Amino acid sequence: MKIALIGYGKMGREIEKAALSRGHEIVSIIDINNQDDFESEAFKSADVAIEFTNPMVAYSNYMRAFKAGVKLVSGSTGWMAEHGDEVKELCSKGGKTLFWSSNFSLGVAIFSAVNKYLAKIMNQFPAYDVTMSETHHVHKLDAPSGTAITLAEGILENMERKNVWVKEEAHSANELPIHSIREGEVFGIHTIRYDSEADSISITHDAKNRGGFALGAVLAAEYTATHEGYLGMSNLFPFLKD
Ligand SMILES: NC(=O)C1=CN([C@@H]2O[C@H](COP(=O)(O)OP(=O)(O)OC[C@H]3O[C@@H](n4cnc5c(N)ncnc54)[C@H](OP(=O)(O)O)[C@@H]3O)[C@@H](O)[C@H]2O)C=CC1
Ligand SMILES: O=C(O)C1=N[C@H](C(=O)O)C[C@H](O)C1
Repeated sequence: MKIALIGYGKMGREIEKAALSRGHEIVSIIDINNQDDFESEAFKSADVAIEFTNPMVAYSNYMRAFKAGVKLVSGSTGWMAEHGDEVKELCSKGGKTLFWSSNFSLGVAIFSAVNKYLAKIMNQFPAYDVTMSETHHVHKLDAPSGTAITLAEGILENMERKNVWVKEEAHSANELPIHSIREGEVFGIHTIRYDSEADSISITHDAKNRGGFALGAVLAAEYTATHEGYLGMSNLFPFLKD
């Protein structure tokens, strides 16, 4: 498969390795310095472009790739609150294709399913309160992490006594607080903790490197080459739907 990369930073380079190891060809690499290449024949020849940049530029990259007629996989976080509805509509009704996930690692796909299941159980046990924490490297631009927001949404969908996530401190019982820590070169740790007077139950996902995110993004690109619309991990792994 022909893959274009948009963003050639920590993730772009890791994805290049994963794509080559699965027999794919990298036909174009667009970074901040060669934005004209969105119009190049090399970019347009890609079956799928994989975009990992930052919260401020992801949306404009999507528009440029859509204009060039290239399907997209993106892991950029922090853009969804502002542009999510518009981008989803462009994909569901406007004929564009984007596979987006806040976290492409297979471990987080599993963790996310466990998170929803645990929230469903805890819905029956009001003695437990729930909090979340996420730790990432100091270069990260957004907080809370995209993964933390997705995990929080999974809890809110399944637990009646919580209806909104908040940054850091909860001020009322219906709020789910997410604590963000920025430390060294941490790849990404997410912990969900249920606490009662008697005991606590915690689940944690701890990324050991960026290889898992990159492999998941390449698997998503392989899926996207033959599918259309707004796609996510629950398309790749239908067990995540509940
Ligand atoms: N979904 C997932 O599984 C994961 C998501 N992420 C997310 O992916 C994003 C990227 O992470 P990471 O690779 O670590 O970040 P980096 O900062 O290492 O890489 C981003 C790259 O994008 C470049 N860039 C900036 N502006 C543009 C532009 N307009 N067009 C093309 N390239 C541009 C940057 O160049 P320069 O440095 O010169 O500005 C940099 O090389 C973040 O939003 C992060 O949260 C990260 C890991 C996993
Ligand atoms: O910026 C990162 O590094 C990561 N970002 C994603 C997020 O915001 O959840 C995924 C992963 O945790 C690494």
